[in-house]
Amino acid sequence: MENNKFCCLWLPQVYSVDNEEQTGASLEFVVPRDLADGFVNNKRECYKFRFQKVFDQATKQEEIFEHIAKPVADSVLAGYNGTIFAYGQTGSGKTFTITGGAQRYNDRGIVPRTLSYLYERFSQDSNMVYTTNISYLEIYNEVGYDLLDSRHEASRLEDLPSVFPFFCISNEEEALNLLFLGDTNRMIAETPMNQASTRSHCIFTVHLCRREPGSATVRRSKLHLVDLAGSDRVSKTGLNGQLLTEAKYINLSLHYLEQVIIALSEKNRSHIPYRNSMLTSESISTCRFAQRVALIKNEAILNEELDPALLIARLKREVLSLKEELAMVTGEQRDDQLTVEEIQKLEEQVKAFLDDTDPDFTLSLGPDMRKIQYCILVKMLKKEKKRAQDAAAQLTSIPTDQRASTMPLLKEGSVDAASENHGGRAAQHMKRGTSKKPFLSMGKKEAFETFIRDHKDNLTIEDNKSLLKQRLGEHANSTQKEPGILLYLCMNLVLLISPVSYKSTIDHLKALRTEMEHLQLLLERAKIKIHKDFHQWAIATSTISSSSFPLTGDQQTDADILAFIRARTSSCCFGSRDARCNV
Ligand SMILES: Nc1ncnc2c1ncn2[C@@H]1O[C@H](COP(=O)(O)OP(=O)(O)OP(=O)(O)O)[C@@H](O)[C@H]1O
Repeated sequence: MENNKFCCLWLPQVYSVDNEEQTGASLEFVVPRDLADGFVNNKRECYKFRFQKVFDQATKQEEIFEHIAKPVADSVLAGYNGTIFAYGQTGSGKTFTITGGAQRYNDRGIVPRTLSYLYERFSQDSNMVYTTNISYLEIYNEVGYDLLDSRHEASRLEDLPSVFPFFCISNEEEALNLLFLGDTNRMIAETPMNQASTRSHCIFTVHLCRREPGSATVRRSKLHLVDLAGSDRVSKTGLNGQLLTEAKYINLSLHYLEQVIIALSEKNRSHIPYRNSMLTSESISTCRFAQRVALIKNEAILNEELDPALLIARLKREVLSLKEELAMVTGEQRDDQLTVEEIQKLEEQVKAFLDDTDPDFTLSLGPDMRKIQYCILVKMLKKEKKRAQDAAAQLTSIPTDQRASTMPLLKEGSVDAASENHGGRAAQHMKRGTSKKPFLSMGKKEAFETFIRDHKDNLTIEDNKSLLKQRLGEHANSTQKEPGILLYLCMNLVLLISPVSYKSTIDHLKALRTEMEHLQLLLERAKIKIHKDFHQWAIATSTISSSSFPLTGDQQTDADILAFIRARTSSCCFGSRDARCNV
């Protein structure tokens, strides 16, 4: 019982209460002198006791919990041990107060209410990790029993293990189930004063462990909720047989308790006599007992300790970190490679870092150059990702009609955001490919290439291109086969070639040239259309500025297009050996 906060419930029978006193409450008994004792009778008639508070029969269970149990539970939550025990005559209501009545929900006693309160507090305090265990011990005729053990085997008190077995509990319901299980195992008998008298002392203990996540410091505390067996006055209640034996044991053990209480309430007592003689009185004796309990000024100690396993792990981490710091400061090169676990951990750190949208979130690797080097590339990636995100955010914040004018700012890295706003097939294509991994630094050229890949005219262009190349090859072959033609073509001399051969070659070359020009025209038309489509899409999605496309809607005649082709293909000379298609 060392380091406990005590709270004693005294359950009175005949009394007068004054709860109005400023310093607390008082309870007074007036016992008339028995005239049968003779005229000279110095027996005391009036007994007055002072308490912090006295509760009468009308007091509700909830009030008892609020005034008695809640403050003790709060202390236990803070890391101090606490004990609440009910002491009193048989039938005075100890079990009702501690466990509760079975009739109504409101009759539930201190134990279920305290469990409920503790679990409510756990759920409110997300900064701490709480674990609870429960034990339920019965002491009957000086023999101890584990009420939660289905075998219910007896042990002598001396033989009870110093660490009593307890059950790990994860919620209120489990705790209540254990309480009910234990209650059904209790020793109950009918006595002259109580039909269902509990003939034993029962100690319901909540073992609490509290720690901050990751911290090696733990606070362990215990809350004992004790329902003592009723103190019977053997001579007056006429007990015999088994009940008498029980009463003797009960009184003996209650006396142990009283002796301990007296010793604890006296200052400078070096020895606490846990076992001595018997306690036999009733109400007035109970009051004396309760008042002694109130005198106890125990020094409550915070039960804080370091979890050895966590402490060792923390110290190991510290040693490693210090070694790394030392190596960094002294310039010592670590030539050992990062282990697979270290690399895996680094990758996890890097992933968390990249996934975090907060730009201020840092990647802390410690003073290990190997780790820093491993992650340098990742930092660059993060920077790039941030740049793209900023551009996208800037774009979405600008109204659509204003986007073209802000284009220069958004040319690079904005394709992903731009494609979000584009409803066409090309945009869908881009979105499919880029919605998860944004295009980084993707310029206009790259955007255009992506765009035409999905354009319906692209296939025609590719076909025409290869046809054109084929014709160019034929053209070159023809000129190579006939040197005269080459001469003609270069110097405009025909006399060196036989007329038949010359004519068929010239006809063939002319046909080729016409076909090539036609193909070139088709190609350029398709290209211009693609350019225009891309242009429109790019303007709409702010990928490029409007000045980069020369032809307007009016300039679409064949002559315009041909002029455009000529300008674009000034190095191309049909009929020349060096002719190349500038597609
Ligand atoms: N405040 C109360 N309101 C209603 N009923 C009560 C109250 N206190 C006690 N009782 C009833 O009185 C009877 C005796 O109470 P209880 O068994 O709690 O006494 P006890 O002090 O534990 O006795 P024992 O020492 O013999 O075990 C029970 O039937 C209980 O329901």
